[in-house]
Order: sequence, then C-alpha cells, then structure tokens
Amino acid sequence: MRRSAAPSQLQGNSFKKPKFIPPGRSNSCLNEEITQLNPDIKLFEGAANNNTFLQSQNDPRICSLNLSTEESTREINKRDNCSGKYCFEACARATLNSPHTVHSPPKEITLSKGQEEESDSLVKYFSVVWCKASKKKHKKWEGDAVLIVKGMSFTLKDLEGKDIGKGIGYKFKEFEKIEVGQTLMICGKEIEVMGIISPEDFSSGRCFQLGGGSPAISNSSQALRKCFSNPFKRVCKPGSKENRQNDFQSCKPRHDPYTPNSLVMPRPDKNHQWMFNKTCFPLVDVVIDPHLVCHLRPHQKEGIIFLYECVMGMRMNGRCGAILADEMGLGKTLQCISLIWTLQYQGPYGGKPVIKKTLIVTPGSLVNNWRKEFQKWLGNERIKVFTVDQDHKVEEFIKSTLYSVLIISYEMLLRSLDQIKTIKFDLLICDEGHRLKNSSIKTTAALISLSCEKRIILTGTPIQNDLQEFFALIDFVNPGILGPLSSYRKIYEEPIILSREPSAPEEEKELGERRAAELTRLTGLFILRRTQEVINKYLPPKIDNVVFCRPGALQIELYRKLLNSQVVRFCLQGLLENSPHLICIGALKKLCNHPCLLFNSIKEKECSSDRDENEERSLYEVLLNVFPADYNPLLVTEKESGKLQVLSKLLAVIHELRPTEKVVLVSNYTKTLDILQEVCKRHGYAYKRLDGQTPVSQRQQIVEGFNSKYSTDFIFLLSSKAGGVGLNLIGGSHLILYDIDWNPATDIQAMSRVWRDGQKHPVHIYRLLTTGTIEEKIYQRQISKQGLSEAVVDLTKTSEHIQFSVEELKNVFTLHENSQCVTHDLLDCECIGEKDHTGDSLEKFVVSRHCQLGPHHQKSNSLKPLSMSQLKQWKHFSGDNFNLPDPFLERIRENVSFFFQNITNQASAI
Ligand SMILES: Nc1ncnc2c1ncn2[C@@H]1O[C@H](COP(=O)(O)OP(=O)(O)OP(=O)(O)O)[C@@H](O)[C@H]1O
Ligand SMILES: [Mg+2]
Repeated sequence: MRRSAAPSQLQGNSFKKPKFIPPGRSNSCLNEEITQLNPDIKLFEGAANNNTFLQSQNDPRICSLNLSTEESTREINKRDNCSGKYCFEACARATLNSPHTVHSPPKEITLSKGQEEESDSLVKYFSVVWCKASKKKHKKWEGDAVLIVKGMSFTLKDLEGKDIGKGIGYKFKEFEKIEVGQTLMICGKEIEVMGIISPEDFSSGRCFQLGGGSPAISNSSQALRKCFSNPFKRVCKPGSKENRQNDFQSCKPRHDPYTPNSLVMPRPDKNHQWMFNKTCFPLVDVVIDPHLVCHLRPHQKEGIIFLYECVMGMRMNGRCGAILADEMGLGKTLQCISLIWTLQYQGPYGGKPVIKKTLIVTPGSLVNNWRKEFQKWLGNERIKVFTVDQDHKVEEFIKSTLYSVLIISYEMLLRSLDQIKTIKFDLLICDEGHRLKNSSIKTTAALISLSCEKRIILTGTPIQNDLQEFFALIDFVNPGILGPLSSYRKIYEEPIILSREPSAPEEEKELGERRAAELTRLTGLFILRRTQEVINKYLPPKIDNVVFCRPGALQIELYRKLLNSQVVRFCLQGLLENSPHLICIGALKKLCNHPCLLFNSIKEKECSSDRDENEERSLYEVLLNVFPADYNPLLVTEKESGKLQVLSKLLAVIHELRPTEKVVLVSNYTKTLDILQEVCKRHGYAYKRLDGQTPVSQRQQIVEGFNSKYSTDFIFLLSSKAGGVGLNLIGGSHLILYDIDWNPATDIQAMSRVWRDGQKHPVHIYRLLTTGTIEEKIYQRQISKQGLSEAVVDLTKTSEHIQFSVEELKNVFTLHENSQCVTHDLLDCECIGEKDHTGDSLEKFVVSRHCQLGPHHQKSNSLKPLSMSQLKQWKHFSGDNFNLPDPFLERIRENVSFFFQNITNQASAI
C-alpha cells in the first residue's frame, strides 16, 4: 500500500531493521557489496590488523590513561570478532557508544488481557507512521510518530514530542493486540505500526529521534549525511600490492609510540576508516610530542585524548565538536595547544596532518596569554601564532604563509568577520565559550557562520544550569545533534523542568529524570569536566578566610538613614515600579565599600539634569545631610570604612611579614579600585592595575610584569568583571576580595586567579564583608540553597536579573547592629565564637548546587559556592577571641567582629 515513506522509512526504521544503513542502499548484502566493489578494503583491513593496529590498541600504556581508550579497544576487538552484515550493525552501534539496545522483548510490554483490564496504568509504546484518513488507494505517509496506549486511551506524538492525536474510551479490543505491520484508524488518522518501543526508550526520549535507538547519532543529521553521502565515490584506487606495502612502510609515526610514557592516540575504528580513509592510506600512530608529554598532568593526557577523539569524529560518527569544561586553572590551554601541535603535523591516515589552520577566539585580556602559553610549551619556532590587535590586522595573517594559528578577541572577530570568513580554518577554539550560550547574540551568530566543523568550547564556568543555554552550547559544537530547539524543548526541557516542581506527580518526576539522564548520556560523549581536586596535589595549601569587618560610625549613620527613607518604605510596601529597590541596593553597596562613593554619587546626581529620577534624588537629598558640611571625598579617610581599615592593616602586615609575596586586590567597581589605588599610593606600595579601561594590547604585559620574580610590585588591582576570567596571577599569593557580587560565579572566577599551577607560596584568600549589612545578606544568598538558582550562577547576570520578594527585601533592608556576625547567628551553632571546628575540612562535604540536569550532573564539588552547613565546619572565632592562630588575622583583629577560616591541602599552611 505504501508509496511514499515517512522519514524513518527512508533511513530504515531501527525497530525493524539494522540501524546503520548508508543512504540509498538497502542493508541486505551490504558488506558483500562493499567487498565486491572495493577489494582494497579487505587488503587494507588485513594490513592494518597485521601492523601495530591491535598492538597499540592493547598497549596498557594507553589503556591506563582513559576509560574511553579502553572502550574503543573493546569496540575494535568486538568488531574484529564479528563478520558479515551483523558485524556491520554491531560496529555502528559500538561506535555510537550507546549502552542501550533498541530492540525490546515484546513480553516486557505485552500483557495478558486480564492483567491489562485490571490495571489502567500499564502503558505500551509503538513507533508508527501516519497519514490523514482517506479512501485513496495510494497512501502518502506524512510522518513518523509515537503511539502511547494506556488502557482505553491513546496519545499520538510526532517526533518533536507534540501531541497530534488523542483519544479516550476506545474499545479495549482495538488496542489489545497491536502488532507490527498492523494498520489502525484512530482520531481521523491512519497509522501503521512499525515497531514496539520499550518503556525505557520512551522515558529516555530516545524513541523521538529519527531512526530510534541512539538518537542524534544515527539520526539523519547534516553532518552525518555529508559523511555517508555516496560512500563509493572516492574509494581506494586499486593499486598494486607492492605499492601499497611501500606506502605502508614509508609512513612512520612522528614520535616513537613504544618509548616509556609515550602518549599514543587511540586508533580510529574500521567504521571511521571506511568513512574517512577513502584513499586507503596506511594507519599510523598519532603520538603526542614527548617534549610536551613530560609536562602533562594525568588529567591533561586524558583531556587530550578526549579532544582528539571528539574532533576526529571518533566518539560520534561525523560529529567533530567538543566542550572542555574543566574547572578553572586545570590547564585547558595546554591541552588545546597539545592538540593543535599534534594535529598540525600528524594524522592517523598515512600520517597526513589533520589540520592546517586553527582559529582561537578568546576574551581580549587573554589574547596574549594564549600566545604566551604557546611560547611556554612549544617555544617560538614550532608553531607560528598570529595575534590580532590594533596594529596587527587579519590581512597580515591572510597574506603570510608563515602562520598557522590565528588568535583573536571576540570583539575583533566581529569587526573582521568578513576577512575571517575568507580563510579556511580546520579547527575553531572558543575560549571562555560560555558566552556563546545565547544563540541570538552577534558573536554566536558570527561564529556559527564560519564553516569550520571541528569546534571546541572551553569554559571553566558550569554550563548545565540553564537548559536553553546548554542547548545553545551543544548546538554550537555539534549542530543539530539535539534536533531543532522546538523538539528539544518538548522532549527534554519541558519534562525535566516539570519534574523539578516540588508538586510534580511521581510519574512526571520519573520521566523528567530519565530524560535528563538521556540528555546527560548523549551530551556526555563530547563534554568533559574535571574538578579542581585533580590538581590539588600539585598546588600549595590554600587558606580561605571570610572576614567580617565592623562598619565605621559614618557608615552606620548613613545606613540607618537610608533604611528609614521613604524610598525603602515604598519598596517594602511592594511598590517596585522603576526598580527603586535596585537604587537602594546600589547605594548600600557603595556605602559598604566607602561612604565617599555614595557622596560622589549624590553630587553627580545633583549636577545631572535628569529630572525623571525622583526617587533617587529624594533619597540622596536625605543622605547628604548626614555627611559633615566640609566633607571631602578626595581624602578617602580609612576609618570611615570598616573594610578599608581592615584592608589597610592587612596590607601592612603582609608587607611586613612576607616582604617577597604579592597581593591581588579585587573589586567589581572601577571607582572602588580608584580608592584602593589611592591607599596604595598613600602607603607607598608599588602596584599594577587592570580594569575595563586597560587596552587589550597592554593586558598581558601588565600581568607578566606583576608575575615576574623581578617585579617590585606589591599589589595587583583587578576589576573582576573586566578581567577576572582566564587570567593567571600566580605572582600573587594573597588575594583580597574587597566586595561581594550577587553572582557567586564572579567571585569564584576572581578567587581562582592565584591558586593555580605554578603557584609557589601558600595562598591566602580574604573575603571582606561589612558586619550586619547587605554584604552579609548577599553572602548568605550565595551560600544558601535558595540563592543558588540559575539566576546567579551565570557570569553575565547581575542584581538586575534577580527577583526579590517583599519578604526578601525586608531582610536585605535590615541592619543588624548588635550582631558580631549574622551569618554565624544563622548557622545555629552552639559556640559563642570561640569554638574551633578544626576536625572537618571543606573537602569532605558534598555541595549540591542547583542544576537543571538534576542529580546525574552533580558530580563536582570543588569550586562550587559552599553551603551554610559546610561553613559551619570551617574554623570560626570572634574578633574578641585572643588566641588567633593566624599572624595575619591577629594583626587586623581590632576592626574585625568575626572570622571563618578553612584550609585546603593543609600542611605547613601558614
Ligand atoms: N602541566 C602543567 N604543568 C605546569 N603548569 C601548568 C600545567 N598545565 C597548565 N599549567 C599552567 O597553569 C596555569 C593555568 O592554566 P590555564 O590558564 O590553561 O587554565 P584554564 O583551565 O584555562 O583556567 P581558566 O578557566 O581560569 O581559564 C597556566 O599558567 C599554565 O601555564
Ligand atoms: Mg583559560
């Protein structure tokens, strides 16, 4: 009856047929056909097998590095053991890396009539094709669908997960014995049952992918079609056996794969060879340069293999994208440099290089850091890298044949997009690539428009907290892998989000969890994230301190006045039009940093002609009266700010006790940095400064100047928003976070700048908070579960994105004048600031952080904001405690009401 087929029929429905079928061919006798048309394949396979192929695959040196290497070995062995068309099917499945089989034993879901009548909740699933009911002889199937039969009702869903038919009250008989091949008329649609879907395939969502089974992999995605198109077009030209053997002998690995500690990449399997080695070059081991290997950490070796497998399309057929999401400081740069250096001169087929040109796009402040890292690991001669800046334009790169790597900032990329598009890049690396999470922004669109297939995103920031952003990143590296956004929403996002609702029924929860697990499984093939713990053992101890500083008298007076203002009262009545609460929050934060910042804002507002902002104006008028008539903001009096007083003492004690050590001083605000700079000048401390105004071309020079052991600088003033990401500031071993951000990710990024590979001294991190004020509230929000919503784990989100309830605002707009530490009060700790919880260290506690992908994704715990209960395990003591074990804290105690402290890698830490 069928004349035209639904998509699944065109590719071969996986529930009925073997899954891997190159388009245009029927699956039967596939291998025989190949052998007939292409005798060289056999010859080649034999040659490969006789050579180092299996030896290297079985080489324990390689296997010990990575599970995936072991897996691929197993896959290859499996393939070698099978033959004929079933072998082919198995190969395809093994490459897809899917632990699941599609065929499900009918008995699992076929129930006896009695049983089914008893339980209305038993559900059956079928893959079907459908068309509108008509009397025409020649039917035209309109699409594939999934039929869900539950008791006497059914739902028909298209492959995007949308309901296209629903019915209840059907005669039970009609659904009793649905069989493959049967046609049914339901809801005005004619359907033909193509296969049975197991409950597992339904709940994981795999059945919604064309071709079933391993969804996007066997799916007819663009990339795949490209690879599979006309497979016999460029097959090996028959050559004499001798020629081939000569070829074989002349192709040697660039480095000896058998020297001890060599790092050899996994060999492509036969399926890969069949697709990508049409000219039948001999297989050659790809070996990482021993010069690099001797520096690599174990996780970096594993990461290089991962990246190699991804970009070579060995993890997923024809998919060449990867996301390396290692936490900050794990050396993502070195892993990429090793990959580039390897692929540029080596390849598995005849040793031919896989790539010629690489494009690295990175935030402006890291352009020169990349160049520097290339120099550090490969010297100046091996690879010529070209960095684009004001004086070095893309044209130069185009004209010269010298350079193979182009490093450019995201901003410059937009400006030079037309030229960039004329260059054929074989590998694209997007550093700090979480910024591509929004596919509608210009940068993402520009990068998508580049034709390069091998794409790598590097990011140290968690990426799974927002499912839509997650989709954008995935879709960037492996376009189409999750289908169109609309079906992704229906199949994954909606069920997952619904299942997270506390009131979700059990059934919904289960479905959501399964979909999340499937999404994790699928994307896990090309996402790698390791946590900081993997390098802890190479790093010196780290002492984290949270220091609660008593506010100054002027601060308290202004604070009270502000909280009693009309604007705050309006906010607390829920009148939040024009966001007056944000003005108040802004004013309180400035006040905590230094009253002079607030004074300056008031004066600026006075001068501005903007008449609309009544709330702000009236608020400021009230406050101005609190300042002394002769107040001079330029004096930046230290005692006016609790934190500044503590900072000034802290710098003095570090300078005195550790004269050779340096300090990174971080703020989110340029104007606060101006104050801190003033303090440096006043005390004669040599400093460097990097903020949003610093020209990109100068940034690396400033960083290097500070890191140099010959540098006389004592302080590095850093604006975390402008330059926090990616920088290496290992010259400093003390880092002071002067203010706190709503977004814990911003603070974590900043705090990760000094405790990283290359750091020689124990690292001291000081987070300064003004006692009893909004800063404590922000901190509590950061560390309490409620505060860890997706709104704040994203680097680009600020307080404007945070929704406050009136209740929350009441809390934010309260000053706790009589508490030494509100945060400690909230911990329900029985101590009175004298107890020292030395036994437990932070590392022992698992932090849970809101992650939309659910529990399956909550593996890591190192760089997450800690929780209240963990904080309780930190050592803590009030400033009145006389036996402080820390010489630095001891000297600043006078202005400090409370401390928390935790030591990681405890040895001779202080
Ligand atoms: N194997 C290694 N041995 C010594 N130093 C290393 C090693 N790997 C990386 N490093 C150094 O560690 C520092 C951090 O590396 P890198 O900047 O690549 O981190 P990252 O993973 O990109 O972190 P972020 O997410 O903060 O950008 C660099 O100075 C780098 O040279
Ligand atoms: Mg980096």
